[in-house]
Amino acid sequence: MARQFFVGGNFKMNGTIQSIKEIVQRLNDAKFDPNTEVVISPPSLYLLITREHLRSGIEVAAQNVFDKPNGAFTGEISVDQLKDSNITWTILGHSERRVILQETDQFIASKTKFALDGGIGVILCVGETLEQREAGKTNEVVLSQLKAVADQVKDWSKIVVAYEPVWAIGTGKVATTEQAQAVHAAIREWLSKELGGETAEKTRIIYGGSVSEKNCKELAKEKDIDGFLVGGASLKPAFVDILNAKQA
Ligand SMILES: O=C(CO)COP(=O)(O)O
Repeated sequence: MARQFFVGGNFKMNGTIQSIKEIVQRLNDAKFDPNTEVVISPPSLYLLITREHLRSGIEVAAQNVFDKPNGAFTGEISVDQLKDSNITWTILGHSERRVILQETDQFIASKTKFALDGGIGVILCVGETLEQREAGKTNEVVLSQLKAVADQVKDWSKIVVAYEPVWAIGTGKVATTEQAQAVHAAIREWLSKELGGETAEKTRIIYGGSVSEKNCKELAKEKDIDGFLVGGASLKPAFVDILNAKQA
């Protein structure tokens, strides 16, 4: 069974009301394969206007969500608040949060469980630093990040795994197709062992890290690359070309 191609746009802490409305308009007008699932993730302040202006069929993701139902958690957003605003996905475990905000594997796993239990899909980011890659620890790091989630979550039907090597994020240094495919294959093999063949077969594993309109088509040809999580290029007109990476 073919897995549906999935492209996420992670705006990170970028954009204004004006620029986000322009991006939304471009996506509303864009032609892309209706079988490609598209999800964009603006900063939390702009989730609502994005949802209001974006056409149906394109989903909106938060960049984070908290693992408590409500209460005295200044600065956090709850799963119920996302659902109340028709936000159906969240990114979790992004390396910028792991590294800069020191989020642990356990905290990310707890938030993943909380989001899924509440009915929100999770784009779960994993990836190694350059130092870890050079020490030959890529698979070990990535699989232990996933294991923390698998210890708490058995149903992965609403998880999309995003492999994002930290050294390739925002650096213009994209992983080679071979490097990306090798890690994606290792993730799929691990999913099969840990959670069974069906989960491994169905789970989308997408690549992130300096994806552009220039490199996306080659990457999309790889057997275990089921889409992309795009940072910088998701803010530009080139994002539409990336949505069409698979057909071309
Ligand atoms: O971190 C990323 C997406 O989550 C990738 O960012 P860039 O595409 O800007 O390298």
